[in-house]
Amino acid sequence: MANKIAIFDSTLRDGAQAEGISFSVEDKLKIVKTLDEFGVAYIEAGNPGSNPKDLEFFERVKKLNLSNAKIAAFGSTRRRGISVEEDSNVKSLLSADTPVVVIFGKSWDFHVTDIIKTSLEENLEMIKDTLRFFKEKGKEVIFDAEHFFDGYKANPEYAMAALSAAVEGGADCIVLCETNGGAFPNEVYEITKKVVEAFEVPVGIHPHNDGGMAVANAIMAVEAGAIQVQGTFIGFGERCGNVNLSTVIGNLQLKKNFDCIPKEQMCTLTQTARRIAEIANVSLSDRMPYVGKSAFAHKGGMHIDGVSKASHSFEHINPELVGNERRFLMSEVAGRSTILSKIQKVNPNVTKDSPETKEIIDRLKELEHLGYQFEGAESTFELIIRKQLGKYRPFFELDHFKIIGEHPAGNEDFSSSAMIKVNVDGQVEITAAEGDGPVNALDKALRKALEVFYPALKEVHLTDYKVRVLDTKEATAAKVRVLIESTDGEDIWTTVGVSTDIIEASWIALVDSIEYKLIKDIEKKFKPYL
Ligand SMILES: CC(=O)SCCNC(=O)CCNC(=O)[C@H](O)C(C)(C)COP(=O)(O)OP(=O)(O)OC[C@H]1O[C@@H](n2cnc3c(N)ncnc32)[C@H](O)[C@@H]1OP(=O)(O)O
Ligand SMILES: CC(=O)C(=O)O
Repeated sequence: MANKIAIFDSTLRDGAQAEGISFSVEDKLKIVKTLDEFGVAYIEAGNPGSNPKDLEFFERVKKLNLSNAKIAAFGSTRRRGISVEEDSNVKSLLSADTPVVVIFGKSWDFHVTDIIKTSLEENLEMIKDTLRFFKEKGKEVIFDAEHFFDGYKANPEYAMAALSAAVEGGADCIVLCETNGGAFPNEVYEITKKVVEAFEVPVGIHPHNDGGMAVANAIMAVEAGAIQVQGTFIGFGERCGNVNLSTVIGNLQLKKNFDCIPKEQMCTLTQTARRIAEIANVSLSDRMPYVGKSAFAHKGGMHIDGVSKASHSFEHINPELVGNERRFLMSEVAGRSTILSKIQKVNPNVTKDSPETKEIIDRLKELEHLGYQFEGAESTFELIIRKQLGKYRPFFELDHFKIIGEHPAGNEDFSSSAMIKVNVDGQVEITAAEGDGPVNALDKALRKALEVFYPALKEVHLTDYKVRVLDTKEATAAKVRVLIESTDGEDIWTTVGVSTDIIEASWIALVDSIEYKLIKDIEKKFKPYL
């Protein structure tokens, strides 16, 4: 069995057929560079016969100096009833001037007679002479046999005849497309094996995910002898998507010992997936195998205890192998092992059996019951630990604040204003600020007042503000949870507040954000704080 698998990425072609995806030429060029650096063998970059954007892209991509990937252009066999030379799609494909051309053609008899409406014989001629045309032009030619598995199940002789026509036309690789995405792994294995045994040219697989089987189908085709896997890096594509290559690469390279990409690139798998998601403007599912944010996030107390003792107790691989990271999540299902490292950051002498550890975990569970969630708000949790361990003193006292909202806004930029009075070590400061909402106004007024005493707060600004209604049955009397993300240009931290009043919940999270920043700065300079 071959040990080398050619990874063929179609994010820019089949991926662009996904609902909600549209790439600019610049996006496409960035994705090409990302995939090339990562080390895929082929990048199917578009349909030159489809739109002017793809034509412009193919002009510009020629100027990139790629190290690993070959660029492929994609298009169909010639249309029925005309010669290859007359076919406008063929002409566009040629003008794309790529080293590799992928021609898709029909291998299911029903599609030939009922969709492209031609004779079974003519379809074979269309395949053969389109491929021969591109071979004569010196191209590497890949034949994508559309609906191969459904076609084989309906009429195996005809499906095999379509492949034979491609081989006669000079195909360098015949790719079996699981176009409708409904086949099962055992079918894919058996049919692929028959093809591998019948032909000498290399065989590839192109699975879709309509039945949730795409990764399994790709792996089974490889087990049966396929040496090329076509998919999209993070799985998006027509309907439910194409096979997710980041999962396929993880499985084949780390579990089955196939060479898919250069070994040293494996630790950039996560970074590559996240970069592609960012360029495509989609959010990568947290639960995506290998590369998702939660792929190595442990929440159950017993799991965290197990992983702390031996990482493979609840991890299928070491996350570092794919550039991901292990995370322990704070929650009501945590145990003492979960929080110990956080506690020891504040006081290294506390152990798993210290009474303080139990007190802190009880407080955590009590607060989660009230609606707090610390998974995404570890800075507030650190402040709770400090309070429980007596390693905390307030940086200011609030006398009062007042917020005025205007509707309709008198001023185009600001719809609210806030006045605040605070006391720092007996010194009183009163300030006011305007904002484009009550929380924004309150945040500005608070920081303006405190900057007098703590100038480092000038560097801080909020980068995210999320509100979640916790008890929807209670309508406007429901509790809300506010999550605030802050940055000082160096670090990012998140804090949380819960109340039935959105201003109160925001205030709690704002105060935590400021106190966390001030403690962080003190610890950096004079370690430890208190
Ligand atoms: C499984 C896959 O993913 S295959 C790729 C699918 N991708 C796309 O369709 C995206 C790019 N497509 C496009 O931009 C357009 O469909 C174009 C420019 C290629 C063609 O547009 P149009 O000429 O307006 O045709 P339209 O899309 O309406 O219909 C498809 C035509 O292609 C023909 N066709 C479809 N597959 C094949 C094939 N393998 N070989 C030859 N002709 C084919 C159909 O018979 C139909 O022609 P007809 O109307 O004469 O019967
Ligand atoms: C060619 C292709 O994209 C498919 O058959 O799914």
